[in-house]
Amino acid sequence: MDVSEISLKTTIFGSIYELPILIATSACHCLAHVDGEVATARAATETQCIFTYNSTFSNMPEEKVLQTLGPKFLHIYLTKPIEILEQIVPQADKKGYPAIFITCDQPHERIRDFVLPLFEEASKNIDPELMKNMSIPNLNIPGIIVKQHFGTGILSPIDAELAIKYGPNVIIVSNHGGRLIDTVPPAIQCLEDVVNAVDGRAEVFVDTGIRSGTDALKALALGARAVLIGRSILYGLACSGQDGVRRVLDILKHELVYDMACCGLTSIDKINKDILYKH
Ligand SMILES: Cc1cc2nc3c(=O)[nH]c(=O)nc-3n(C[C@H](O)[C@H](O)[C@H](O)COP(=O)(O)O)c2cc1C
Repeated sequence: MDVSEISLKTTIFGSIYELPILIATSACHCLAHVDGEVATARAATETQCIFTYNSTFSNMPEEKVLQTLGPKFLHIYLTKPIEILEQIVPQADKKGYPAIFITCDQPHERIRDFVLPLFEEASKNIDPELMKNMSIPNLNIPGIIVKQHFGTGILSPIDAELAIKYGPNVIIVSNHGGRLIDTVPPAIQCLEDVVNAVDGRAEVFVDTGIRSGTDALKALALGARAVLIGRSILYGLACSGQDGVRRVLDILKHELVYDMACCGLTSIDKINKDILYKH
């Protein structure tokens, strides 16, 4: 098998992207680095990775982030009042976001043992109206990606079935980085059941615990269309800003290419369950 040329190109709801790795939404990148979301978005551009802009919890003006090149998705919460969403959602397309991620697993303000003073400081710049989330007023907005997390039990096939009724293009199997409820199962363990339940009616992505190209390959083999990376991006950002994020993404890409070569796979669409060891 000639594996000298390996392509990471993939199709996500009909559009071709350079790789099946996205940057997961996360709050306040300025806590990791002074250049915040702009640094992350620039690194995404350099590595041809999709950046997800967190419209609720970002201190970086959106205009600055949008000045960076490269594909971007918009992340929203189902914030109250609904008027806020009615402003944000129709604008998304005009601003060049081909898709919107909706977090559905946080229907209540989080219980935190403590809030770091730094986070409290950063939160001061965030619109309090936006922070008054999060009931679920209306999921039935066409062309929307519904981000599914485990907090509401969404990792189960039953909830995947329920989510499908709202017509999402993509369901994201995720336990929100384990940040909402303790003792939730790893997303990767829930992935296959959700993929089977969805049965091609939406694309399925996965996040939480994807730390290497090998993790990404296993997720793709289990039926995920793409993977999202949360904390590793923030660690790279904290270490050395844009360069750090680019390094993280480069490592993930190299590992994925290497592993695909070892498995005799030259393109993403050739990845399948046969490469996995069966117990
Ligand atoms: C510091 C931090 C902030 C986050 N903020 C959000 C958020 O505002 N909305 C959301 O839907 N998910 C948020 N997430 C969850 C990520 O989108 C993602 O599900 C998770 O980080 C993926 O797991 P990983 O960190 O193991 O890669 C956050 C995660 C982290 C680590």
